[in-house]
Amino acid sequence: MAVQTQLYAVPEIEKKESKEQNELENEKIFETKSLNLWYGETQALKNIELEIPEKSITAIIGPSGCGKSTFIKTLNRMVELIPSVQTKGDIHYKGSNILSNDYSAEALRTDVGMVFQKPNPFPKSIYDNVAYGPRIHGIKKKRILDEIVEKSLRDAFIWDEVKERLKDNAFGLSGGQQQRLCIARCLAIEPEVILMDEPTSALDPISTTKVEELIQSLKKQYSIVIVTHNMQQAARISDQTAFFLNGEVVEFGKTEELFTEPEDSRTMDYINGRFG
Ligand SMILES: Nc1ncnc2c1ncn2[C@@H]1O[C@H](COP(=O)(O)OP(=O)(O)OP(=O)(O)O)[C@@H](O)[C@H]1O
Repeated sequence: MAVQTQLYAVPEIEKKESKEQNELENEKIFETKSLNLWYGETQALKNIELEIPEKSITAIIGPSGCGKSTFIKTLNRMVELIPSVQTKGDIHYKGSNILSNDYSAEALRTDVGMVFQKPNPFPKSIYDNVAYGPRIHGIKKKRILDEIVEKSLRDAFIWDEVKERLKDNAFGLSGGQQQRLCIARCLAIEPEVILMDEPTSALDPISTTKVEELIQSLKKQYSIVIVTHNMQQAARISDQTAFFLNGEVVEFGKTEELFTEPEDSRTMDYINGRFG
């Protein structure tokens, strides 16, 4: 059956000759092995085997309830805060199994930051939102905090909009500005990985574009895993995409290939809007 191509704005790429050349190129930052997860009796993740490359954008797509959010919340062990959760298997982060008993969840969450669907600034000033994490990590000197706050806000593409109002309450910002502030807050603790759970789904199109541009600029320095319902967004900004269905990974590969020449008929049906 002919694949319905170019539904999504996939950048032009040179056709590569062999499958080997198409392997994901960057070093892996996460590797999951036989990862299974249950909420009580309900199994939400089934034998997930994924290698997530560093300094690139990995999109997680799939229909509602397929386990996307659960999966990314395993990567910083946030999911274990839910009492009924039981996890089996391994998740290697830079070579260490983060599911082993002696791995510190606190240290992990410093390295692996998270941005949520709804912007969630603290009820504090713009400055104090960004300085919050560094202060918790013991940084007290105003000059150093000032530097961190400015750099984080610049890197989050929001400095020019807020530099004159750093003492104002963050709730006075627009939704899109609040989301970029939350990203700045995440950058201030110098993570290696940023997990994003539908970070633009509550935003208008202009704010969405700004956040997408920001995400793309961040991949030079950070490894990003983004859950999105928006397939155009996955096609526009990600380097590789995993398609989840009923708690399983159906297909994982380079984004342009997954969206133009999917190997599995279920991926093709999903990206062509036949279900989900
Ligand atoms: N706290 C919880 N307690 C019990 N079951 C849960 C809990 N959170 C999620 N689930 C179940 O686990 C499965 C996967 O849910 P998850 O939220 O990871 O899916 P999702 O793909 O992110 O969905 P959506 O796109 O709608 O956000 C679903 O069956 C869901 O009902």
